[in-house]
Amino acid sequence: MANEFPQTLTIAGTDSGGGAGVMADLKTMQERNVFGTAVIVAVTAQNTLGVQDFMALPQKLIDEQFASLAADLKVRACKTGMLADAEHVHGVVENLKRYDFGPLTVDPVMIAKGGAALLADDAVETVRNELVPLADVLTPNLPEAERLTSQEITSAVGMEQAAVALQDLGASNVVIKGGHEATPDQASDFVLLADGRSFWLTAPRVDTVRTHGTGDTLSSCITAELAKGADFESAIRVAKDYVTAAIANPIAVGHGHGPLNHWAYRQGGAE
Ligand SMILES: Nc1ncnc2c1ncn2[C@@H]1O[C@H](COP(=O)(O)OP(=O)(O)O)[C@@H](O)[C@H]1O
Ligand SMILES: Cc1ncc(COP(=O)(O)O)c(N)n1
Repeated sequence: MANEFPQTLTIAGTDSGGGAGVMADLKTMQERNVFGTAVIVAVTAQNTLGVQDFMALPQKLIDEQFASLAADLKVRACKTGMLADAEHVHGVVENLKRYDFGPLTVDPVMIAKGGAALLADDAVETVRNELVPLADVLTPNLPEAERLTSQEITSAVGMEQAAVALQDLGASNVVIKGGHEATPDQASDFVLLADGRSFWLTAPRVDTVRTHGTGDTLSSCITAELAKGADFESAIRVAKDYVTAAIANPIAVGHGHGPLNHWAYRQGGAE
């Protein structure tokens, strides 16, 4: 049906603290006026201080969530986040090949801000070989780009080279996020589009520890925009503006790496 409301899907882990993972994704999707659905791959016991525990769900239950969605909804764009281990990465890939959920944004989540591993070490190869080639948009942060390319990134040129290497692995559009970069005044991300065009997206770096879920927020906003029919460049540009506003207008929640203000963009940025 042509006039179905835009529906999106996040395939990821939960965050009991509400700031990252599926929770950040659904809040972002809601704010961007699309209908959000979720396939839960793992459940974390988590707050702004860290990840206390997590468990991945049985693959059969994950397969059933995909089947439930495919049987009823019309998902126009989807994303992946925390996938836990190689077996689950592979299981998700199988489902992504089985069903058409529109353009896929892959956020190759590996380590949480607090330092906890959300992806088993030996799963990086499965992400590289099986998931990255399916990505219409790939959004690694710097440590993730380093792991996927097996190259150290120490400069802007290094980020540009990593984006090319990731396209060579099969990702169509690549966004290398510079949130972890040591630059004091700018948060700069490098974008390499499928057609070879490239550009930098730069925003003032906010001096804050409230950056829990920044990557999830960026990738789910890209997904929301794609579901509404945006082209890749516009979707990525809107997402950068959205996450910048969400970081720049903090809310006080928790005692550690606090969550973002997902309302900020709607409110024009300012409180
Ligand atoms: N302190 C900050 N100020 C402004 N933008 C930031 C800050 N930290 C991260 N960002 C931006 O948030 C987005 C997510 O980046 P990053 O934090 O690297 O992702 P991840 O959560 O996957 O580690 C990027 O657009 C990045 O530039
Ligand atoms: C379930 C889940 N998914 C993703 C992240 C990464 O978010 P961040 O890097 O901001 O901690 C997280 N902490 N928890």
